Amino acid sequence: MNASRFSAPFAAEAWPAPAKLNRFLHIVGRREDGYHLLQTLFQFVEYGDWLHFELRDDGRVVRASELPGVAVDDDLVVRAARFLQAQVPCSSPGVTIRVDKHLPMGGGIGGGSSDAATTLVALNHLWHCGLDEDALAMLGLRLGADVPVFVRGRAAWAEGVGERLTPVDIDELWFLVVAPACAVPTVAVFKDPELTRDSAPIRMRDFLAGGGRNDCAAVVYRRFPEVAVAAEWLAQFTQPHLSGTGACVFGGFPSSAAANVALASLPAGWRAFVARGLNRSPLLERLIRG
Ligand SMILES: C[C@@](CO)(OP(=O)(O)O)[C@H](O)COP(=O)(O)OP(=O)(O)OC[C@H]1O[C@@H](n2ccc(N)nc2=O)[C@H](O)[C@@H]1O
Ligand SMILES: Nc1ncnc2c1ncn2[C@@H]1O[C@H](COP(=O)(O)OP(=O)(O)O)[C@@H](O)[C@H]1O
Repeated sequence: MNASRFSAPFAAEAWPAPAKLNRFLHIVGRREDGYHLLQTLFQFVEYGDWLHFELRDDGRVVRASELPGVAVDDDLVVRAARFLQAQVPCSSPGVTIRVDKHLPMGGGIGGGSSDAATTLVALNHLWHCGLDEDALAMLGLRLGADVPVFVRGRAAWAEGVGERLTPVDIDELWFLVVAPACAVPTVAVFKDPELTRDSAPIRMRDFLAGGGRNDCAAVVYRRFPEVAVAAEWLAQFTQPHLSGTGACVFGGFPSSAAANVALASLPAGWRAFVARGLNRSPLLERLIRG
């Protein structure tokens, strides 16, 4: 899983879609429509998918890469592009989109949401739509709860269903992220009767003092034993955390070297990567470059 390091020599025109980690995740209540109210801290990592956009003048949105198990019309990059198209009053521009997919699907590290956000930000620029960050984030929220944080590109303390964002600056540790060979459907975790749904709200200072856990972990470890095994393995080196609703588990290290020592003893056949935590998404640097 090393080909997607953002330091790799990718084509200058490619757009990054980084992964995110939930440094903690508490469920503090439930909305009337059944959606869960969260407190979480999103941080990006220097690792992710790469997207390529080729403009076309026939108004069509075409997907040039396959995504196993995801039909074209369901692909979040296609949905994001069509969604933006529908907002733009000018003549209908088209695009061919190719995704170099590296992030595991259903991994809890936001691959689909990040791809969607990068599509919104890149096409807003390439199609000269002129939407500002707030408008793009609002569009993004209609595609998924995690899309706004990727659009805004700043590590954030999040509340609500993840849309109430306050930018933060936290330690940019090195992380070892282990991707168990299973996808965890978010909906299955949120439907589980044993899920903790009444955590007391915490403050940023509580997290900084070592507080915060992932309320989904017990349910995920019970229903997906591969995830529990990965967390136990990681615990030999550092405290393991579940990201989002899984399946990925991660641990922080003070240096790249320390994280790579752990990576070197990864059991055969497991997938994992080492990457630095980032408070600013590489998508923002790419946008500035134009
Ligand atoms: C909980 C997080 C934390 O990052 O998990 P991950 O997806 O990253 O693992 C996300 O906010 C997930 O957001 P996202 O992945 O966009 O979830 P969606 O597809 O919108 O939700 C799938 C289903 O999960 C339930 N759901 C989702 C989010 C939420 N705050 N409460 C819920 O109850 C709803 O039943 C919804 O229909
Ligand atoms: N471009 C995309 N990349 C990844 N998943 C996508 C994409 N488009 C649609 N999906 C769907 O969204 C689901 C969740 O994807 P993903 O964001 O990778 O996981 P998570 O929300 O657990 O971080 C996938 O299982 C897949 O069915």
